[in-house]
Amino acid sequence: MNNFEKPMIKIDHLTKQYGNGCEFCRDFKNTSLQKNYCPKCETVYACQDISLEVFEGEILGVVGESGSGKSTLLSCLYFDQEVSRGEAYINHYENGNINILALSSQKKRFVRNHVLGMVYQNPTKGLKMKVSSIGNIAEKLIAAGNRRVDTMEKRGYELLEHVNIPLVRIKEFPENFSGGMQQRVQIAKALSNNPPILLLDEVTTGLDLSVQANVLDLIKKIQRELKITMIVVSHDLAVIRMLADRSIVMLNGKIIESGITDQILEDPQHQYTQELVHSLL
Ligand SMILES: Nc1ncnc2c1ncn2[C@@H]1O[C@H](COP(=O)(O)OP(=O)(O)OP(=O)(O)O)[C@@H](O)[C@H]1O
Repeated sequence: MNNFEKPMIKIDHLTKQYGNGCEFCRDFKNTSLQKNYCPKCETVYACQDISLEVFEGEILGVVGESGSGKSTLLSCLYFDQEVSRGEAYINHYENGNINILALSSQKKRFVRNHVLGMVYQNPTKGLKMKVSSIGNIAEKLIAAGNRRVDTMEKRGYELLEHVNIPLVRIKEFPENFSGGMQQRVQIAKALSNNPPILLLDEVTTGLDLSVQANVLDLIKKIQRELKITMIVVSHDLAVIRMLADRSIVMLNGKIIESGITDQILEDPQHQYTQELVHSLL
């Protein structure tokens, strides 16, 4: 990476709050909220003033305890939720000159269908459980404007083979699959329209260790072969260590530490990060 490279994703001051805020908490920079909520009006600041950059082909890890705002960050970027404030730019959309968070619904749909892929912790959010695996992929391809059945079928076969779903089972409903297989189908679906950016939210949480390793290997293989830019969210530092080049650590909706993952692991600066790293040893 050279210093003059334009980031693939640039997020500026992203804030997501639940509640209107009050005089006490409205400018949270000038107050000292201990947690992510205001004790006076109970507004929750799920993400507070998040700014970050991700470069092409890089995997950025987002780590932090439950409730620190990791999923909210991804869901705002994928338009599952509206932000309260802040901007995001993606190099593959209008050369990174337009704030995607302020687009019309139609343009947001375009970005979702052509630029972003999302893999959720819960496969029921990313997959239709009563539609075959190949049907799930076709659905995403149709949303992206594909109409040719033979091309979609070929792409579906390719992708499901790539994520190691036995071809004899691709017409089965994902509800019949194990958790690991469901995650692999979800990954195939997210990749179906060749998105340059993949967002992964706790994709190995709840899986057995050996299945987790399998899914993590798959993500690494995809990154190596397809050079997709990724943001990987996990509460598990071991997952982040395995996948991410650079990482941010979140606590109470804020970024408290960021840098090269190995450096964070070797020399954590914030007390919370030190505790997190210590728990890995
Ligand atoms: N609809 C909502 N209304 C109020 N607060 C919410 C809502 N959704 C999320 N929150 C709060 O926002 C904060 C951030 O939640 P988020 O799910 O992003 O955290 P997380 O780090 O992803 O944790 P987890 O891994 O447990 O999902 C939490 O305090 C959560 O309780």
